[in-house]
Amino acid sequence: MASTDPQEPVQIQDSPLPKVLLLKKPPAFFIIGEQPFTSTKFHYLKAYESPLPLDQFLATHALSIQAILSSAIAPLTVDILQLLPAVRVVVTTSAGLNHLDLPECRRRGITIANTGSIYSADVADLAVGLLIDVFRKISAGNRYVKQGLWPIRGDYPLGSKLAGKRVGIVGLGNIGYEVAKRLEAFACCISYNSRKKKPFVSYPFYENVCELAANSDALIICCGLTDQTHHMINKEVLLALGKTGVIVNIGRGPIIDEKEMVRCLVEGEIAGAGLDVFENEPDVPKELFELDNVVLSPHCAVFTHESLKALSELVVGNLEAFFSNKPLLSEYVDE
Ligand SMILES: O=CC(=O)O
Repeated sequence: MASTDPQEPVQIQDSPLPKVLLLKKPPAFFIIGEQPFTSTKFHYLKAYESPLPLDQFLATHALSIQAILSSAIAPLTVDILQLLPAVRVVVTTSAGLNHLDLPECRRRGITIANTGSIYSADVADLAVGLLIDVFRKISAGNRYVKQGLWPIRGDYPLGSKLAGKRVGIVGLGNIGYEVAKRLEAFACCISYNSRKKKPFVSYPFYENVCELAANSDALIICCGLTDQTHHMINKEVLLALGKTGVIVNIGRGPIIDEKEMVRCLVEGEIAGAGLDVFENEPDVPKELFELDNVVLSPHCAVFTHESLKALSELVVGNLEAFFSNKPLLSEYVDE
């Protein structure tokens, strides 16, 4: 009997249930509750447990794989998709879709189910947390106290007030909007840059990200990674943000030209950064470790106990809907 649990070993013999391909082993923390991600309506086919090379494994099962459970750690490339002509749906566990070849999926008529808004509140909380941490030096102060420096060096340097700050949000989708709502409650002045002006908000819109930076005390990167947004935050944007400006990134590392950002931080061209994502994860530029005005977290903005429970329900709901010929719960629609 093949496994219906994404962490349990799979047996290669056939099951009467439809197959959902898993290319890479999910992180252990995906195991929450009793039987997360499981269903009696389909079973998981775990490519990573097969002794066969991936292309042979996929060729063996090619005609029976109609669905893929995909994640940011397992890019779904043209090379893989062309080995799987029967695939009709890709359900992804990530908010970002940059690991999927979207044009190729579109060309093949593959429908994508994303994570909808299940992560938005958690990611927004972390973005605001990073911003407050940088302005008010929470992590740096924590180190100061724990290292016993307070009695020796005395009072800690002043931080900056959050209220009244001009915050520029890059990408006003679900997550960006949640960030904006939170920061409005902190009396910040919100403006934004997006592919298109959003009719449902009255925040000032900047078509040009450099102009947004020049008119902001902090930039929060909330957009997805695409060919258009790769290194969108470059030297020009960072210099426009300026010596008192702070950058927060909870989108994807490569949206910022990381080398330039590190240089700007080291040379004091910008005031600080709160970063959950990096260009070459899990490698983080060592220069950042030395800087008290930089707060780092290990790409964990989406993950809470609650968001993973919601993810498990959504993933199973989408896959069951697909195999029952019902509408997906969270179909991705490119705007
Ligand atoms: O970064 C995490 C995600 O895109 O879900």
